[in-house]
Amino acid sequence: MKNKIAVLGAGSWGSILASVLVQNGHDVSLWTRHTDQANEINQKHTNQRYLKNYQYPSNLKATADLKQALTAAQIILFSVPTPAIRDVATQVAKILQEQNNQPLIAHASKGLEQNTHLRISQILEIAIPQSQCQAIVALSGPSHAEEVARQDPTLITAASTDLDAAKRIQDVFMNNYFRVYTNTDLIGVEIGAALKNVIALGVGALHGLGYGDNAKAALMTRGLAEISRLGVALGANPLTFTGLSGVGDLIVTCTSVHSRNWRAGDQIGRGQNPADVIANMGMVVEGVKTCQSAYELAQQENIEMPIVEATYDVLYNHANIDKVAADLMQREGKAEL
Ligand SMILES: NC(=O)C1=CN([C@@H]2O[C@H](COP(=O)(O)OP(=O)(O)OC[C@H]3O[C@@H](n4cnc5c(N)ncnc54)[C@H](O)[C@@H]3O)[C@@H](O)[C@H]2O)C=CC1
Ligand SMILES: O=C(CO)COP(=O)(O)O
Repeated sequence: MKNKIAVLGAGSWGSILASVLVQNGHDVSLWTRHTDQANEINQKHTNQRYLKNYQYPSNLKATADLKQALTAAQIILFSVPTPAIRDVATQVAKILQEQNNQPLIAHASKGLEQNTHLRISQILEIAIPQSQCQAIVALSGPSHAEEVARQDPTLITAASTDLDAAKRIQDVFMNNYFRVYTNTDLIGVEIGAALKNVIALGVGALHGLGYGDNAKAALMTRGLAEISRLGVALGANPLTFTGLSGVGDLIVTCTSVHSRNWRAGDQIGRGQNPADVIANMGMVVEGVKTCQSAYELAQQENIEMPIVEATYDVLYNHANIDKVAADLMQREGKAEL
Protein backbone atom coordinates (compact mmCIF):
# COMPACT_ATOMS: atom_id res chain seq x y z
CA MET A 1 0.00 0.00 0.00
CA LYS A 2 1.30 3.41 -0.97
CA ASN A 3 1.74 5.80 1.98
CA LYS A 4 2.24 9.55 2.11
CA ILE A 5 5.37 9.94 4.28
CA ALA A 6 7.13 13.06 5.56
CA VAL A 7 10.81 12.60 6.39
CA LEU A 8 12.16 15.40 8.59
CA GLY A 9 15.89 16.09 8.30
CA ALA A 10 17.83 15.74 5.05
CA GLY A 11 21.22 14.78 6.44
CA SER A 12 22.84 11.54 5.41
CA TRP A 13 20.38 9.31 7.28
CA GLY A 14 17.07 11.09 6.61
CA SER A 15 17.84 11.54 2.93
CA ILE A 16 18.79 7.89 2.34
CA LEU A 17 15.78 6.61 4.30
CA ALA A 18 13.62 8.87 2.13
CA SER A 19 15.29 7.32 -0.91
CA VAL A 20 14.51 3.77 0.31
CA LEU A 21 10.87 4.76 0.85
CA VAL A 22 10.59 6.25 -2.65
CA GLN A 23 12.13 3.09 -4.13
CA ASN A 24 9.46 1.14 -2.23
CA GLY A 25 6.75 3.12 -4.03
CA HIS A 26 5.76 5.63 -1.33
CA ASP A 27 4.97 9.28 -1.82
CA VAL A 28 7.73 10.99 0.17
CA SER A 29 8.26 14.59 1.14
CA LEU A 30 11.75 15.24 2.53
CA TRP A 31 11.97 18.33 4.74
CA THR A 32 15.13 20.36 5.24
CA ARG A 33 15.45 23.80 6.82
CA HIS A 34 17.72 24.87 3.92
CA THR A 35 16.06 26.02 0.68
CA ASP A 36 19.26 25.59 -1.36
CA GLN A 37 19.54 21.97 -0.21
CA ALA A 38 15.88 21.31 -1.17
CA ASN A 39 16.59 22.85 -4.58
CA GLU A 40 19.69 20.69 -5.06
CA ILE A 41 17.76 17.51 -4.24
CA ASN A 42 14.83 18.46 -6.49
CA GLN A 43 16.86 19.73 -9.45
CA LYS A 44 20.11 17.73 -9.46
CA HIS A 45 18.90 14.76 -7.34
CA THR A 46 22.05 15.02 -5.25
CA ASN A 47 22.86 15.99 -1.63
CA GLN A 48 26.62 16.44 -1.99
CA ARG A 49 27.35 17.70 1.51
CA TYR A 50 26.01 14.50 3.07
CA LEU A 51 26.24 11.65 0.54
CA LYS A 52 28.84 12.35 -2.11
CA ASN A 53 28.11 11.08 -5.64
CA TYR A 54 24.80 9.44 -4.74
CA GLN A 55 21.96 9.96 -7.18
CA TYR A 56 18.57 10.17 -5.44
CA PRO A 57 15.41 8.93 -7.19
CA SER A 58 14.09 11.72 -9.41
CA ASN A 59 10.64 11.45 -7.82
CA LEU A 60 11.95 12.22 -4.32
CA LYS A 61 10.53 15.64 -3.46
CA ALA A 62 12.32 17.89 -1.00
CA THR A 63 10.90 21.02 0.56
CA ALA A 64 11.95 23.69 3.04
CA ASP A 65 8.30 24.24 3.97
CA LEU A 66 7.42 22.08 6.97
CA LYS A 67 3.68 22.66 6.56
CA GLN A 68 3.84 21.45 2.98
CA ALA A 69 5.89 18.38 3.97
CA LEU A 70 3.32 17.40 6.60
CA THR A 71 0.20 17.89 4.49
CA ALA A 72 -1.83 14.65 4.51
CA ALA A 73 1.15 12.70 5.89
CA GLN A 74 0.16 9.25 7.16
CA ILE A 75 3.62 8.69 8.61
CA ILE A 76 6.14 11.25 9.89
CA LEU A 77 9.73 10.07 10.26
CA PHE A 78 12.02 12.27 12.36
CA SER A 79 15.68 12.07 11.37
CA VAL A 80 17.18 15.21 12.84
CA PRO A 81 19.93 15.07 15.49
CA THR A 82 18.75 14.55 19.08
CA PRO A 83 19.27 18.18 20.18
CA ALA A 84 16.84 19.29 17.43
CA ILE A 85 14.08 16.75 18.15
CA ARG A 86 12.12 18.79 20.71
CA ASP A 87 12.10 21.97 18.66
CA VAL A 88 11.10 20.24 15.41
CA ALA A 89 8.46 18.13 17.19
CA THR A 90 6.94 21.25 18.75
CA GLN A 91 6.65 22.84 15.29
CA VAL A 92 5.15 19.61 13.95
CA ALA A 93 2.56 19.41 16.75
CA LYS A 94 1.33 22.93 15.97
CA ILE A 95 0.91 22.13 12.28
CA LEU A 96 -0.79 18.78 12.93
CA GLN A 97 -3.31 20.56 15.11
CA GLU A 98 -4.07 23.06 12.31
CA GLN A 99 -4.27 20.27 9.75
CA ASN A 100 -6.31 18.05 12.09
CA ASN A 101 -4.07 15.13 11.19
CA GLN A 102 -3.15 12.11 13.35
CA PRO A 103 -0.24 10.31 11.64
CA LEU A 104 1.98 7.50 12.84
CA ILE A 105 5.22 8.96 14.24
CA ALA A 106 8.57 7.24 13.72
CA HIS A 107 12.11 8.37 14.42
CA ALA A 108 15.55 7.20 13.37
CA SER A 109 17.66 9.34 15.70
CA LYS A 110 20.08 8.00 18.29
CA GLY A 111 20.70 9.88 21.49
CA LEU A 112 19.55 11.10 24.89
CA GLU A 113 18.40 14.68 25.41
CA GLN A 114 20.72 16.96 27.37
CA ASN A 115 19.63 17.90 30.91
CA THR A 116 16.40 15.85 30.84
CA HIS A 117 18.22 12.59 29.81
CA LEU A 118 15.05 11.62 27.92
CA ARG A 119 14.96 9.06 25.11
CA ILE A 120 13.74 10.34 21.73
CA SER A 121 10.31 8.70 21.96
CA GLN A 122 9.81 10.32 25.37
CA ILE A 123 10.57 13.77 23.92
CA LEU A 124 8.18 13.13 21.04
CA GLU A 125 5.49 11.95 23.44
CA ILE A 126 5.76 15.17 25.41
CA ALA A 127 5.90 17.48 22.38
CA ILE A 128 3.15 15.86 20.30
CA PRO A 129 -0.20 15.37 22.07
CA GLN A 130 -1.69 11.87 21.92
CA SER A 131 -4.66 13.25 19.96
CA GLN A 132 -2.21 14.17 17.15
CA CYS A 133 -0.29 10.90 16.97
CA GLN A 134 -1.28 7.24 16.44
CA ALA A 135 1.84 5.72 18.05
CA ILE A 136 5.61 6.19 18.20
CA VAL A 137 8.12 3.82 16.59
CA ALA A 138 11.92 3.89 16.88
CA LEU A 139 13.99 2.67 13.95
CA SER A 140 17.48 1.49 14.86
CA GLY A 141 20.22 -0.98 14.00
CA PRO A 142 23.60 -1.31 12.29
CA SER A 143 23.05 0.92 9.28
CA HIS A 144 25.39 3.47 7.80
CA ALA A 145 23.79 5.63 5.12
CA GLU A 146 26.77 5.17 2.80
CA GLU A 147 26.14 1.40 2.61
CA VAL A 148 22.35 1.67 2.34
CA ALA A 149 23.06 3.96 -0.63
CA ARG A 150 24.98 1.06 -2.24
CA GLN A 151 22.05 -1.23 -1.44
CA ASP A 152 24.24 -3.45 0.71
CA PRO A 153 22.10 -5.81 2.84
CA THR A 154 21.03 -3.89 5.93
CA LEU A 155 18.99 -5.17 8.87
CA ILE A 156 17.32 -2.92 11.42
CA THR A 157 14.62 -2.98 14.10
CA ALA A 158 11.32 -1.11 14.32
CA ALA A 159 10.45 -0.79 18.00
CA SER A 160 7.24 0.33 19.61
CA THR A 161 5.10 -0.59 22.57
CA ASP A 162 2.37 -0.80 19.90
CA LEU A 163 3.28 -3.88 17.83
CA ASP A 164 0.89 -2.98 14.98
CA ALA A 165 2.62 0.37 14.61
CA ALA A 166 6.03 -1.34 14.49
CA LYS A 167 4.67 -3.71 11.83
CA ARG A 168 3.49 -0.79 9.70
CA ILE A 169 6.96 0.72 9.74
CA GLN A 170 8.42 -2.72 8.97
CA ASP A 171 6.09 -2.97 5.95
CA VAL A 172 6.91 0.41 4.47
CA PHE A 173 10.68 -0.11 4.66
CA MET A 174 11.18 -3.80 3.80
CA ASN A 175 12.73 -4.62 0.41
CA ASN A 176 15.38 -6.93 -1.02
CA TYR A 177 18.30 -5.08 0.61
CA PHE A 178 16.58 -3.50 3.63
CA ARG A 179 15.20 -5.99 6.15
CA VAL A 180 13.28 -4.82 9.22
CA TYR A 181 12.45 -6.76 12.40
CA THR A 182 9.93 -5.65 15.02
CA ASN A 183 10.56 -5.31 18.74
CA THR A 184 8.23 -4.14 21.53
CA ASP A 185 11.11 -3.18 23.83
CA LEU A 186 11.24 0.50 22.97
CA ILE A 187 13.37 1.35 26.02
CA GLY A 188 16.03 -1.26 25.20
CA VAL A 189 16.20 -0.31 21.53
CA GLU A 190 16.56 3.42 22.25
CA ILE A 191 19.09 2.94 25.04
CA GLY A 192 21.24 0.65 22.86
CA ALA A 193 21.05 3.15 19.99
CA ALA A 194 22.05 6.12 22.13
CA LEU A 195 24.81 4.53 24.20
CA LYS A 196 26.68 2.66 21.45
CA ASN A 197 27.82 6.05 20.13
CA VAL A 198 29.58 6.79 23.43
CA ILE A 199 31.39 3.45 23.37
CA ALA A 200 32.38 4.04 19.72
CA LEU A 201 34.05 7.30 20.73
CA GLY A 202 36.10 5.28 23.23
CA VAL A 203 36.98 2.51 20.75
CA GLY A 204 37.97 5.12 18.17
CA ALA A 205 40.19 6.77 20.80
CA LEU A 206 41.91 3.44 21.53
CA HIS A 207 42.63 3.12 17.79
CA GLY A 208 44.01 6.65 17.71
CA LEU A 209 46.20 5.86 20.68
CA GLY A 210 47.62 2.90 18.79
CA TYR A 211 46.05 0.03 20.74
CA GLY A 212 45.18 -3.22 18.98
CA ASP A 213 42.17 -5.46 18.61
CA ASN A 214 42.30 -7.00 22.10
CA ALA A 215 41.79 -3.63 23.71
CA LYS A 216 39.03 -2.62 21.26
CA ALA A 217 37.12 -5.89 21.71
CA ALA A 218 37.45 -5.49 25.47
CA LEU A 219 36.02 -1.97 25.40
CA MET A 220 33.14 -3.03 23.16
CA THR A 221 32.28 -5.99 25.39
CA ARG A 222 32.52 -4.17 28.68
CA GLY A 223 30.77 -1.21 27.04
CA LEU A 224 27.87 -3.48 26.18
CA ALA A 225 27.78 -4.63 29.81
CA GLU A 226 27.41 -0.97 30.86
CA ILE A 227 24.71 -0.31 28.26
CA SER A 228 22.77 -3.39 29.39
CA ARG A 229 23.12 -2.46 33.07
CA LEU A 230 21.70 1.00 32.46
CA GLY A 231 19.01 -0.30 30.10
CA VAL A 232 17.80 -2.97 32.51
CA ALA A 233 17.66 -0.43 35.36
CA LEU A 234 15.43 1.72 33.14
CA GLY A 235 13.13 -1.21 32.33
CA ALA A 236 14.63 -2.76 29.17
CA ASN A 237 14.65 -6.46 28.29
CA PRO A 238 18.30 -7.63 28.59
CA LEU A 239 17.90 -9.76 25.44
CA THR A 240 17.39 -6.62 23.36
CA PHE A 241 21.08 -5.83 23.83
CA THR A 242 22.01 -9.05 22.00
CA GLY A 243 20.03 -7.82 18.99
CA LEU A 244 20.44 -5.45 16.06
CA SER A 245 20.02 -2.26 18.09
CA GLY A 246 22.37 -3.59 20.80
CA VAL A 247 25.46 -5.55 19.89
CA GLY A 248 24.70 -5.17 16.14
CA ASP A 249 24.87 -1.40 16.14
CA LEU A 250 27.71 -1.43 18.64
CA ILE A 251 29.82 -3.55 16.27
CA VAL A 252 29.18 -1.41 13.21
CA THR A 253 29.73 1.89 15.00
CA CYS A 254 32.92 0.69 16.72
CA THR A 255 34.47 -0.77 13.55
CA SER A 256 33.25 1.17 10.51
CA VAL A 257 35.20 3.94 8.83
CA HIS A 258 31.81 5.49 8.08
CA SER A 259 31.09 6.08 11.77
CA ARG A 260 31.36 9.73 12.77
CA ASN A 261 31.61 8.73 16.43
CA TRP A 262 34.45 6.29 15.79
CA ARG A 263 36.27 8.81 13.59
CA ALA A 264 35.89 11.56 16.21
CA GLY A 265 37.27 9.22 18.89
CA ASP A 266 40.17 8.26 16.62
CA GLN A 267 41.15 11.92 16.13
CA ILE A 268 40.84 12.64 19.86
CA GLY A 269 43.03 9.60 20.57
CA ARG A 270 45.64 11.07 18.21
CA GLY A 271 45.77 14.14 20.43
CA GLN A 272 43.38 16.53 18.74
CA ASN A 273 41.20 18.81 20.82
CA PRO A 274 37.68 17.30 21.21
CA ALA A 275 35.92 20.62 20.51
CA ASP A 276 37.88 21.09 17.25
CA VAL A 277 37.20 17.51 16.16
CA ILE A 278 33.45 17.92 16.64
CA ALA A 279 33.38 21.31 14.95
CA ASN A 280 35.25 19.98 11.90
CA MET A 281 33.22 16.80 11.41
CA GLY A 282 30.54 18.60 9.36
CA MET A 283 27.94 16.08 10.53
CA VAL A 284 26.45 15.24 13.89
CA VAL A 285 28.55 13.27 16.42
CA GLU A 286 25.72 12.21 18.73
CA GLY A 287 27.92 10.40 21.26
CA VAL A 288 29.43 13.60 22.65
CA LYS A 289 26.26 15.14 24.11
CA THR A 290 24.79 11.73 24.88
CA CYS A 291 27.92 10.93 26.90
CA GLN A 292 27.10 13.80 29.25
CA SER A 293 23.45 12.68 29.58
CA ALA A 294 24.49 9.05 30.14
CA TYR A 295 27.08 10.09 32.73
CA GLU A 296 24.49 12.13 34.65
CA LEU A 297 21.85 9.40 34.29
CA ALA A 298 24.28 6.79 35.64
CA GLN A 299 25.01 9.01 38.67
CA GLN A 300 21.30 9.60 39.20
CA GLU A 301 20.42 5.90 38.93
CA ASN A 302 23.54 4.81 40.81
CA ILE A 303 24.72 2.57 37.94
CA GLU A 304 28.40 1.73 37.58
CA MET A 305 29.52 2.89 34.11
CA PRO A 306 33.32 3.31 34.20
CA ILE A 307 33.78 3.52 30.41
CA VAL A 308 31.11 6.21 30.07
CA GLU A 309 32.72 8.02 33.02
CA ALA A 310 36.20 7.80 31.45
CA THR A 311 34.88 9.09 28.11
CA TYR A 312 33.09 11.92 29.93
CA ASP A 313 36.32 12.89 31.71
CA VAL A 314 38.20 13.12 28.41
CA LEU A 315 35.44 15.06 26.66
CA TYR A 316 34.39 17.40 29.46
CA ASN A 317 37.18 17.53 32.06
CA HIS A 318 40.28 17.66 29.82
CA ALA A 319 41.45 14.39 31.39
CA ASN A 320 44.65 12.91 29.99
CA ILE A 321 43.54 10.15 27.66
CA ASP A 322 46.53 7.83 28.28
CA LYS A 323 45.97 8.11 32.02
CA VAL A 324 42.24 7.48 31.65
CA ALA A 325 42.94 4.30 29.63
CA ALA A 326 45.54 3.15 32.19
CA ASP A 327 43.18 3.86 35.11
CA LEU A 328 40.48 1.66 33.56
CA MET A 329 42.97 -1.23 33.71
CA GLN A 330 43.81 -0.53 37.35
CA ARG A 331 40.29 -0.86 38.72
CA GLU A 332 39.85 -3.51 41.40
CA GLY A 333 39.17 -7.06 40.18
CA LYS A 334 35.50 -7.81 39.46
CA ALA A 335 33.22 -10.72 38.61
CA GLU A 336 32.38 -10.64 34.90
CA LEU A 337 28.59 -11.03 35.32
N1 LIG B 1 24.22 8.75 9.11
C1 LIG B 1 23.88 7.50 9.40
O1 LIG B 1 24.34 6.56 8.75
C2 LIG B 1 22.95 7.22 10.53
C3 LIG B 1 22.49 8.20 11.40
N2 LIG B 1 21.61 7.89 12.38
C4 LIG B 1 21.08 8.92 13.28
O2 LIG B 1 20.22 9.78 12.54
C5 LIG B 1 20.21 11.10 13.12
C6 LIG B 1 20.53 12.10 12.03
O3 LIG B 1 21.86 11.83 11.63
P1 LIG B 1 22.47 12.20 10.22
O4 LIG B 1 21.45 12.30 9.16
O5 LIG B 1 23.59 11.28 10.02
O6 LIG B 1 23.04 13.65 10.60
P2 LIG B 1 23.66 14.72 9.62
O7 LIG B 1 24.59 15.55 10.42
O8 LIG B 1 24.13 14.06 8.39
O9 LIG B 1 22.39 15.60 9.23
C7 LIG B 1 21.58 16.20 10.17
C8 LIG B 1 20.48 16.98 9.46
O10 LIG B 1 19.62 17.56 10.43
C9 LIG B 1 19.48 18.94 10.16
N3 LIG B 1 19.29 19.67 11.41
C10 LIG B 1 20.19 19.86 12.39
N4 LIG B 1 19.65 20.62 13.35
C11 LIG B 1 18.40 20.91 12.97
C12 LIG B 1 17.34 21.69 13.52
N5 LIG B 1 17.47 22.30 14.68
N6 LIG B 1 16.19 21.77 12.84
C13 LIG B 1 16.05 21.15 11.66
N7 LIG B 1 17.00 20.42 11.07
C14 LIG B 1 18.16 20.30 11.72
C15 LIG B 1 20.78 19.35 9.47
O11 LIG B 1 20.59 20.51 8.70
C16 LIG B 1 21.04 18.12 8.61
O12 LIG B 1 20.32 18.18 7.42
C17 LIG B 1 21.24 11.05 14.26
O13 LIG B 1 20.58 10.86 15.47
C18 LIG B 1 22.10 9.82 13.93
O14 LIG B 1 22.65 9.23 15.09
C19 LIG B 1 21.14 6.63 12.55
C20 LIG B 1 21.56 5.62 11.73
C21 LIG B 1 22.52 5.83 10.69
O1 LIG C 1 24.12 4.82 13.94
C1 LIG C 1 24.89 4.68 13.04
C2 LIG C 1 25.12 3.39 12.37
O2 LIG C 1 24.19 2.43 12.74
C3 LIG C 1 25.70 5.86 12.62
O3 LIG C 1 26.78 5.99 13.47
P1 LIG C 1 27.68 7.32 13.42
O4 LIG C 1 26.76 8.46 13.83
O5 LIG C 1 28.78 7.10 14.37
O6 LIG C 1 28.13 7.49 12.01
